[in-house]
Amino acid sequence: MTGGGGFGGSGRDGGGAAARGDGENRDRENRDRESGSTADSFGARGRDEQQEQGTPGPSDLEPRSSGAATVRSRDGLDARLVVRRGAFRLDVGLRGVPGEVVALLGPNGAGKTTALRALAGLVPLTDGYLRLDGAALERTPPEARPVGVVFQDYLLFPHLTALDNVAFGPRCQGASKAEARALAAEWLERMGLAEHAGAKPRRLSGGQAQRVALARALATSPRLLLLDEPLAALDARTRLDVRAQLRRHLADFEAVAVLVTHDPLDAMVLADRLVVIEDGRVVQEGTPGDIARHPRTDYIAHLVGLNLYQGVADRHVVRLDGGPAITTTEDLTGPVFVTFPPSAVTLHGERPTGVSARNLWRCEVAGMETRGDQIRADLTGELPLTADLTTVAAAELGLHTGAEVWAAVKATQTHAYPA
Ligand SMILES: Nc1ncnc2c1ncn2[C@@H]1O[C@H](COP(=O)(O)OP(=O)(O)OP(=O)(O)O)[C@@H](O)[C@H]1O
Repeated sequence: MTGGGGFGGSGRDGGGAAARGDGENRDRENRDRESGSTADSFGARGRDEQQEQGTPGPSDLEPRSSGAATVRSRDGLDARLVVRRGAFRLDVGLRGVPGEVVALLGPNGAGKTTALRALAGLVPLTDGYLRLDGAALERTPPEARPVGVVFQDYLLFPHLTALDNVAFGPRCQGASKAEARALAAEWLERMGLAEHAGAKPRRLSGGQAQRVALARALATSPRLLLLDEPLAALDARTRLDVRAQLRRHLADFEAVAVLVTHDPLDAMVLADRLVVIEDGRVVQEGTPGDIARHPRTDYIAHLVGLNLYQGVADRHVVRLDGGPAITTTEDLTGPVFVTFPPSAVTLHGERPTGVSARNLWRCEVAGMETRGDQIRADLTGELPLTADLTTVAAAELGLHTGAEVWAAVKATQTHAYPA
């Protein structure tokens, strides 16, 4: 099981399901309707109706409607970022159309920040290319790129007022002092910060400073907005407010935004499309809803709270790589993934008789934790899995670490899809 970022789930890989897959085309809306609760909440943000799914091919970049504007084929971001940093090698393809918010999600050290820094021009490309609205930017110095950056720790100029921090970019772009200040005042007003215009950064709260940083980035009318963990430095309450505000501002933003985050909640609330990076490579991309329903790596399964296995299907039976079989309702052949949520697992002290579950495995409790009124149990044995049960059920079973149990899952609660 790989580490994850607090979405509250735990995925399992009974069969070494560390496959690498690209995005696939998806009939997302239908699946949104049929999805389970975890997937539902992962996909439940208003913006995702806006975008089609999967890795955009050339046809996705043909004229399309994005708000009022018609998007030309050369508009937006088109990049392949190859960066070598010591032993680490990043090699990711990234595309975004104007109005789209793309979140780069991945575990520590995956290369998200390196990708963002490469887009900003702060680290050079070892190979690949970077085009923005059709213009090649690989050799353009950072200050000359039409790119706005918001870092997690704001990086406001401490000696300048909020107004002058925001006016700085337009000034650098050639606006007169009066013009730049007027524009900055407009942005601060839009961010609800008009009364803090004269404040130096040290007088601002974390949430206010972050909004000034966003105003500063947007005041230059960037064609690419980069947000590096923009909410990470905020406390939980402020984070909630700033996330909601950021979502509104991103919805109004007409160019491409790329957001780096560890936090799947930020990603799903703010982004139209997720690009999941592991070990310098894109392992999956798609809308939050798609990714939640069809995780293809342990890391993603963990984020979205599903048990994930890989095996070979022969009609309704999936034989796991090096493990037992799982009966599913889907009729498939060949390599597949199988998922089921922890809530689909029922635990029994004795081998159950007369239950309709065809998936029954002998397991041992490896660990337990309380989650609200539920107990989450990590099980090892025939099939490693995570199960949720009520505190009452756990007490009745006398569940404890080391206890031997039978775990059952109905075929109808599983979901198989091609690997
Ligand atoms: N200046 C550097 N020199 C050499 N290697 C570096 C440098 N900066 C980062 N790396 C390595 O590059 C890899 C990717 O780091 P990066 O910061 O891009 O990952 P990340 O996904 O943003 O991680 P995190 O979420 O922890 O910030 C890591 O293995 C890191 O050790």
